[in-house]
Amino acid sequence: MTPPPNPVLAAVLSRRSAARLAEPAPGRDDLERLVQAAATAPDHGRLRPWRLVPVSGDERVRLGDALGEAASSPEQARRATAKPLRAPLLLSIVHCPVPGHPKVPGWEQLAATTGMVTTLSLLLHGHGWGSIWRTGAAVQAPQVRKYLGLADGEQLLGWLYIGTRSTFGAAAERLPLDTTTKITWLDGAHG
Ligand SMILES: Cc1cc2nc3c(=O)[nH]c(=O)nc-3n(C[C@H](O)[C@H](O)[C@H](O)COP(=O)(O)O)c2cc1C
Repeated sequence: MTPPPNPVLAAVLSRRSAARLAEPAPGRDDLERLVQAAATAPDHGRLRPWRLVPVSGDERVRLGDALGEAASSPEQARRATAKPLRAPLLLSIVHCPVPGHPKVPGWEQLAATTGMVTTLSLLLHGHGWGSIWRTGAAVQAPQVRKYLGLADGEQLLGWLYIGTRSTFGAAAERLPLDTTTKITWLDGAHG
């Protein structure tokens, strides 16, 4: 008998990052609800070592100015300035590790933050929104850190660009990946 369709599996398999995102983006209430849900991602010590800084509307122009100031050539500056305009909402992902935690080392805290972001992108997809996680050298630029108000010890992990999928520019087919080669069964059996 064919098992009933599983909505979680369907969401995982159908999610694709979207390079082009148009208006609208989720509103404040929608976003806060989805972040609340994403915050249930596995997190050793429930530290929630992250915070988010949404950038939308004209704020994107100011973020673009900071990215432009951080660029290393006029041509790069021109391109960097326009980057935030690729989506109506950019969620800046700020990792805020607890230093010297007695039980939860830094790498586990980073894993918790990235797990939350992945969960959020799936939830966004499940609610009909498109997104793509983008980074780049600018995450370390003092101009960008200053604009976003990052404190010492906080790490910018890039932005989740969020909006509505454009009808053009569909994602390429996923290449098949043989994940059996990624699993090492200790009883020596294969497949
Ligand atoms: C931490 C992180 C940073 C990323 N940074 C970029 C980036 O700067 N530019 C980019 O095009 N894709 C970036 N990606 C990859 C995309 O988010 C996306 O996963 C990739 O294009 C594959 O598409 P898919 O999610 O549909 O499989 C990043 C992914 C991760 C997890």
